[in-house]
Amino acid sequence: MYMHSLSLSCFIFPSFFFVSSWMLKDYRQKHPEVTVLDPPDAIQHVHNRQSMLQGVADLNLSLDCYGKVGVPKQLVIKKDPSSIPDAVAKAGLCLPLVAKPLVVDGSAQSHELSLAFDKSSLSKLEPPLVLQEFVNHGGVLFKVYIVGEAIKVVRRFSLPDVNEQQLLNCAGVFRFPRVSCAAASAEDADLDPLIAELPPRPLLERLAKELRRRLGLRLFNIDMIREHGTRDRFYVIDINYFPGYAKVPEYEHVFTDFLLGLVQSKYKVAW
Ligand SMILES: Nc1ncnc2c1ncn2[C@@H]1O[C@H](COP(=O)(O)OP(=O)(O)OP(=O)(O)O)[C@@H](O)[C@H]1O
Ligand SMILES: [Mg+2]
Repeated sequence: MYMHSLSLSCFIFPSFFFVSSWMLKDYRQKHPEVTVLDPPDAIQHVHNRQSMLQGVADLNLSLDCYGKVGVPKQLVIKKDPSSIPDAVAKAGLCLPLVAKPLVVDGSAQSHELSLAFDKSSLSKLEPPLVLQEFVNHGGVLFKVYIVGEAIKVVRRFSLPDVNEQQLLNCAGVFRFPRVSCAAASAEDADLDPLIAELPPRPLLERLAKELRRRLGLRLFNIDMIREHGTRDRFYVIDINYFPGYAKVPEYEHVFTDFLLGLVQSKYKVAW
């Protein structure tokens, strides 16, 4: 995303529009008045499900009284589906596993996920993919939207928990469509307070601050879940660049404040 600082006109390129670092450098030399909000290389980093969560894993965030944030145990499979059952056993991953296409390229297929319940069916999956342990989280997900220094959180319904009985009785691979498109807002739902309680603000502020720095991005969102039965064990399962902010309450104000702050050179980057 690029911003012209004098007229406050914004050019928003779709995140999959190809802009190389070289093209951007050239453009910036010709138009020094333009501010680059987020560089393409950094955006590219979150299009790969392995590298997108690396910053969270490295951070290993733990704040006394507020909780811990990690990523579910995961494994990358580049090719050869027949090797998956052994690779999973070797890595010590527990079933059920969520299988996600390795690269998020904007296509519907890159958001087609599967839930694998038994070891033998793992070889039916199609690499390249990331296999992630499914973490029970009470069917509620927190979408944490970051716009510069502002943070907004909304609750959404998510996949339901998988219990021991289901795990014993289910076999095979279940494909599920793009959950975020189908998931309803859980803001007004009558939920168990332990499930509904938002992640503590200080934890989110620290996480957002670190990820802004580590990812080198200012406009992104984090999908976060709380392990069911715990109060303070959180997992980041997904990071999206320039998500649909229209679902964020008062996003118009958040965005205008962010852009105005940029115009006042508060956030101007020398790139
Ligand atoms: N490790 C996990 N444990 C539990 N549930 C998970 C896990 N990973 C994904 N899910 C569920 O699957 C949904 C989609 O996962 P994810 O966000 O990683 O995929 P996506 O293709 O980027 O989808 P979207 O665009 O819908 O966010 C999540 O909202 C959540 O309900
Ligand atoms: Mg997601």
